[in-house]
Amino acid sequence: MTEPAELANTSCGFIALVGAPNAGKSTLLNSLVGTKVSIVTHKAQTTRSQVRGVLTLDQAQLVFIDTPGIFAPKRRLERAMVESAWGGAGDADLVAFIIDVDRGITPDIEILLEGLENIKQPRVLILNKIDTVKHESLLTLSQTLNERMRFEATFMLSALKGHGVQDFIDWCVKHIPPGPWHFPEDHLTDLTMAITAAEITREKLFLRVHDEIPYNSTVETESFKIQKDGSYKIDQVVYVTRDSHKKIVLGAGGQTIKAIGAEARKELMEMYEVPIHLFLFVKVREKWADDPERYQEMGLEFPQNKK
Ligand SMILES: Nc1nc2c(ncn2[C@@H]2O[C@H](COP(=O)(O)OP(=O)(O)OP(=O)(O)O)[C@@H](O)[C@H]2O)c(=O)[nH]1
Repeated sequence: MTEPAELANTSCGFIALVGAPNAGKSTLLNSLVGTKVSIVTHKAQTTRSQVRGVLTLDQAQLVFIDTPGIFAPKRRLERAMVESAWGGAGDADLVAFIIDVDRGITPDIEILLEGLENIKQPRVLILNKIDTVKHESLLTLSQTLNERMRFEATFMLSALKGHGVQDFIDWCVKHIPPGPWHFPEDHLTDLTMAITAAEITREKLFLRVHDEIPYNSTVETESFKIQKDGSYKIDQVVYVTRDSHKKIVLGAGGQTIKAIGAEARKELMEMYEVPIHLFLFVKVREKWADDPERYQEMGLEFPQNKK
C-alpha cells in the first residue's frame, strides 16, 4: 500500500522539558502548544507527573513532555515525582534543560547536571525568564553551563512573555526524526478530561491555600459524566492529611472551598465551552501519600521503599 504523499514526509519527536522546580517548564509547555495544558503556580513542585502537550505543524509533530521539577527528594511522593521526571527524559528524542536565569546555578542545578550526564539523548539548554535579568549575566551563565556540559544548542527565552519560543520550535522541527505522527492532528494533550479537571482544581487550591497544605493535598475526579443536555457533571475529592487542613480548605462557612470550586468551574467552562456542575468534597486521609492507588491516579509509579 502506498502512503499518501503528505504523510510520507512527516516527522515526529518527543522533547522532554526537565529542570528544577519553578524553572518555568509548565509555562513553556503551554506557550509551545499555544494553550493551557499544564497547570502553573508560583509554588515549587506544582507538576507531579508527566504531562504531554502536542504541537502539530505542517509536516512535523512535536510532543513536549512537561516533567516534575528535579531536586533532592525526601518524601515518597517527591521521589516518585523525580523518578517520573527522569523517566520522561529517558523516553524522549531530545532533552531540553530549562533553567531559571534569575536563580542561576543552585544546588538543585548541580543534581540536574549530574543526572543529565547519564542521558544519552541530545540535550539543549534553555535559559528561561530572560525578562528578569540583564543581558550580560545571561551570556556568563550560558558560557558556564556550556563549559560544564555539551549542549546541541542554547536558547534564551521568556516562556511567560513568549519571547524566543518560536526559535526553539523551529530548531526542534529540524532535529526530530522522520516518522509517522503519534497523535491525531487536533490532539493537544494526552491528559484525560477527568485528570485535566482535577489538575485545574489543584491549581486553584494551590493558589488559594498556603504553607504546607498544597504539598499535603491532592485532587481526584471521582466521576465525570456528560449529561443529556451536554453539560458536564464532575465530582471531585480533595484529599488532605489532617483535620486541621480540612478546616482550612473548607474555610469559614465553606467559603474557601466554594471559591476554589467557582474558579475551577469558570476555567473548565471556558475550556470545554459547556455548562459545568462541579462538586467538591474534602476528605482527610492521613496517609494518602503512602497509598499506591493515589499514585496510580496521578500517573506515578509507587516507590516501594518509604525512605
Ligand atoms: N518572569 C517570568 N516568570 C516566569 C517565566 N516562566 C515561568 N515563570 C513563572 O515561574 C513560576 C513557575 O512556573 P511553572 O511553569 O509552574 O514552573 P515549573 O518549572 O513547571 O514548576 P514545577 O511544577 O515546580 O516543576 C510561575 O509563577 C510562572 O509564572 C518567565 O519567562 N518569566
